[in-house]
Amino acid sequence: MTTTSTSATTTAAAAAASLIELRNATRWYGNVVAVNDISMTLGPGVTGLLGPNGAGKSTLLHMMSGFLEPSRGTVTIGGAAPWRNVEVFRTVGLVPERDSVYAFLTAREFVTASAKLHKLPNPRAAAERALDMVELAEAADRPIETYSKGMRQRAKVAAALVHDPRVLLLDEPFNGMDPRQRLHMMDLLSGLGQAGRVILFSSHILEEVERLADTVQVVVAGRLAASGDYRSIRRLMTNRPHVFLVRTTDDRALARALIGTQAVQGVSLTPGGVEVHASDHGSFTRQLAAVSRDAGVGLREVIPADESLESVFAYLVGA
Ligand SMILES: Nc1ncnc2c1ncn2[C@@H]1O[C@H](COP(=O)(O)OP(=O)(O)OP(=O)(O)O)[C@@H](O)[C@H]1O
Repeated sequence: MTTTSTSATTTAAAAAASLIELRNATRWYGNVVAVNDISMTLGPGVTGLLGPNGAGKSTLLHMMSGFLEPSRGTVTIGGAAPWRNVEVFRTVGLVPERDSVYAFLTAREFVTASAKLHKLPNPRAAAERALDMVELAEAADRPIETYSKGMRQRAKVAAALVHDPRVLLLDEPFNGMDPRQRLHMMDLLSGLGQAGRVILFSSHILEEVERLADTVQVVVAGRLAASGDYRSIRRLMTNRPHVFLVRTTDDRALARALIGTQAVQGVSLTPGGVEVHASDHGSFTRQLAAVSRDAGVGLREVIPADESLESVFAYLVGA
């Protein structure tokens, strides 16, 4: 009984020590407000930080890892502010978006250098452990410049994990990877999440987040647009009205036929074709073929006009 409550206390204490908390965190660069009044709490497991380019994801990660000071509000990890705080630095690993690595080094040299930077008592052993974790031990004596993109990413993850941090922050870790490399990285991150680490990775690709993250934080134009369970956010995104431009052999006839179709909210004739506002992506695309056939209209092209991630995000923030 005592043992159980002691271990429960230990687990709770470990979770509290790695909790990331943002309270009204704001960061500007000159006139540019990169992060605007964001509050969130992140705990153990894998969280996706989703947003279009320029949304403020890197700025958020850099504030969490202590490389940037918030202009206003607070960012804490385990209750302490990371900005220029060596104690917090010891509990956090950052995998930056760019390859900020001397490519002539081998992965073993690079990861060992990271271990030395952290003043670990046994840098070589720590480097071996980290290289094993990312399954790079066999190739670790080759210069990083001979690596594939996926291997280079894994070398960066090993360097970030070398001091066994409770928190791992990754900026676009899947960029440029092929599907096999992606799967490998996903397995690695989900294993770390299951082991109780706080994993936060940024991405502008919905599918990556869908496959990996338990929870999602969506940022748009520096603001938090949605947060929580992925599925409910996804539903919100897919239930929004969809706009299509349909080019046909007889636009006017198709427009007439579409009015009153269940999945269609509005139709307008434009010089480029029929602009359709559909309530549901799936049922509209399924109904369109039958409706046009019945109307004797040939379909030339169906262009989803608002499928960019930016438009999905804009919908989420009600812009
Ligand atoms: N050092 C800087 N000086 C001035 N503006 C900056 C600086 N760094 C970022 N910004 C601006 O802050 C905003 C947020 O940038 P940030 O890099 O955090 O976004 P992001 O979501 O990570 O985008 P990306 O996916 O393109 O890296 C952008 O408008 C960007 O141009």
